[in-house]
Amino acid sequence: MKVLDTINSPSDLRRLNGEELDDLAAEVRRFLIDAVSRTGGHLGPNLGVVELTIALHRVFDSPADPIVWDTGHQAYVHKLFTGRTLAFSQLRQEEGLSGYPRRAESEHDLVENSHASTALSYVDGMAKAFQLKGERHRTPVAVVGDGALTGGLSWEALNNIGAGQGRPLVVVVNDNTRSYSPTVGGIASHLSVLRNSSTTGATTASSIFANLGLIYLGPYDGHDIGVLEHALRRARKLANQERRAVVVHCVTVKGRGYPPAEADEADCLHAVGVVDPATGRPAGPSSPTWTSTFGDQILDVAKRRPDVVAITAAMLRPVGLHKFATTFPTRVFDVGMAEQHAVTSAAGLAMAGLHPVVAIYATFVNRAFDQALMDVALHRLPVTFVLDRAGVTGEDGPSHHGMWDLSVLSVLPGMRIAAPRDPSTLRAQLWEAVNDDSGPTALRFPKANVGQDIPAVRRVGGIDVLAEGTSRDVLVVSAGAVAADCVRAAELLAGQRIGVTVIDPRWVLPVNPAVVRFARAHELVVTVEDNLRTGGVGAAVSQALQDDRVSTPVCNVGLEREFLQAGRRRDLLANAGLTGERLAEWIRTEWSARCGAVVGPHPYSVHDSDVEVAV
Ligand SMILES: Cc1ncc(C[n+]2csc(CCOP(=O)(O)OP(=O)(O)O)c2C)c(N)n1
Ligand SMILES: CC(=O)[C@@H](O)[C@H](O)COP(=O)(O)O
Ligand SMILES: [Mg+2]
Repeated sequence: MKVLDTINSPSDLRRLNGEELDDLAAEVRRFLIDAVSRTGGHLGPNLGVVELTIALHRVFDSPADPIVWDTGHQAYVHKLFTGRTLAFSQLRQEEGLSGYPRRAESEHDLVENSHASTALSYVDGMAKAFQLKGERHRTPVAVVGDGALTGGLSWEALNNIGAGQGRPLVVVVNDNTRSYSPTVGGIASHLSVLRNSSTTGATTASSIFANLGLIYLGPYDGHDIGVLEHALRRARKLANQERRAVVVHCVTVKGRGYPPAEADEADCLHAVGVVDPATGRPAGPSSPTWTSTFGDQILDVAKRRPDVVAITAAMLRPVGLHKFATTFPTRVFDVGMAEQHAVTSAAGLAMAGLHPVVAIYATFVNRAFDQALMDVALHRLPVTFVLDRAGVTGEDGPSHHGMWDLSVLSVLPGMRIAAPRDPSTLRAQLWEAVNDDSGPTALRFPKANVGQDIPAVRRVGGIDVLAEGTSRDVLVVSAGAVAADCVRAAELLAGQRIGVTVIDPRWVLPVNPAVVRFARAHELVVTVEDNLRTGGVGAAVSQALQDDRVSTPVCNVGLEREFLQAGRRRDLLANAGLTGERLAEWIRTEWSARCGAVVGPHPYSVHDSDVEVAV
């Protein structure tokens, strides 16, 4: 009988002896490598917290003592100890086990948001609630990575926690010196001083934590269960005696116990797809992605434009800036997991005469909305945002789908947003963006292989016509990477005698007036976007038609205003009606309902003269 098989709840951990605990740690590592190599997921981070999670659940009484995992990508071991071992075969799959804590899965799970640097704020709030409710026996615990400590929200929380007299809580700093790549900045340097204090003799009383009013304990070997338990018990006791926060600084190794992860200089196998467990390498062939296409093109831009610089928020390789950084190391800035600082420092770079490119995942630009609005757009600064993972991403679930960027950024005065449809358009539009010094620009593209180029039949008024119906029945306005599906839908509908013209505005927001003129010449307009239907391209097109008193009805196809759970991107897109077949089916239904019976081809077709007159 394996030890792991006997663990169904944290209380089962507390009856194990030292030898059984070591056996359990070894079994958990073998389980993680086997399970995650089959499904994909966060392998490196979870291998690094095996002993820490054992010790946490032996010392603290979850959920009475709530344990909050910052970012949540390192909670697999926590899930193994809270009754979900069997569900790992469905990790990160639709209707399966979430790759992050999920409240519906367990009473031990609290925070589902995988946006970093929030755990300290949560536990500050919890500690205040326990104090007000007189629940003195409950001690909230935040597990925060060294990377998550580089996010500004962490320090807003520490500022409050440091003043939290009468509010016991424990902060576990999981210091493995890495975010994806090595953690950067003054905080990383300070943690290094603290890590080495036991050998250098530097006093930890001067730690930033102690200076903020927290009790600092450490550093401790994050892989020695006995040491960790002793430290956590001491911290819990001190926090409740002194009625204030205690920091436990644990030094861990990302990917611990799995040589392919420990040796992976890129990111210690931070997030993997399906891999060969023997090597940690991808099991299948890799194809060019939107990210790699961007990464090659930004390097080409950098070679020809010395004023172009780039910024990443601790995701140099995931956003494709590593080639730029290798070639021009002084012109790429990793600011840590600090998207707000990334954007406002970009404003500073632009004010000083450079053209910054801020490369971040679409979902994380939400965090820097005010900086984009008030620091970049208000000053009409030439900052280019490159938003990777825009739209449905897939297995990372609700807080990783990049489904809000078009809606969020559409309200910025002067912001121009491009949604490239294929690799050639991406390359061209990146140049158009960095050549535009009139104000902020943004490009957005999905987490997907980049596919083939989709040629335009012709370009009219800055708009690419991708398909033309034999009659002016339906106008499809395609935003970005959904173009292939829109063209496919037009092909299917042509066979049902419904004429569909597909246009790609390229720069999708604000709405090109030529779109309105195309709409005027059709019976029905359908907008298609891998973004919220609320406030996205469709909403803007509807608004533009109303403003121009064009009565052509508009239907918006996109994502509903709800949180999308995890699943394969193609399945989630199909569920949202964002595939060629589903679009054709939907358009046919709308056409029949709004425009009467399906009619034959009109006596004329849409030619330049028609549209140019209209346009
Ligand atoms: C606001 C935000 N920015 C970026 C990310 C992407 N991201 C996920 S995990 C991670 C690195 C986390 O480093 P750390 O906190 O040290 O945890 P570790 O993986 O080392 O355990 C990053 C950059 C995120 N989840 N949230
Ligand atoms: C937890 C986190 O935010 C990242 O690790 C994310 O899971 C990576 O997503 P990609 O795999 O799409 O790069
Ligand atoms: Mg780390």
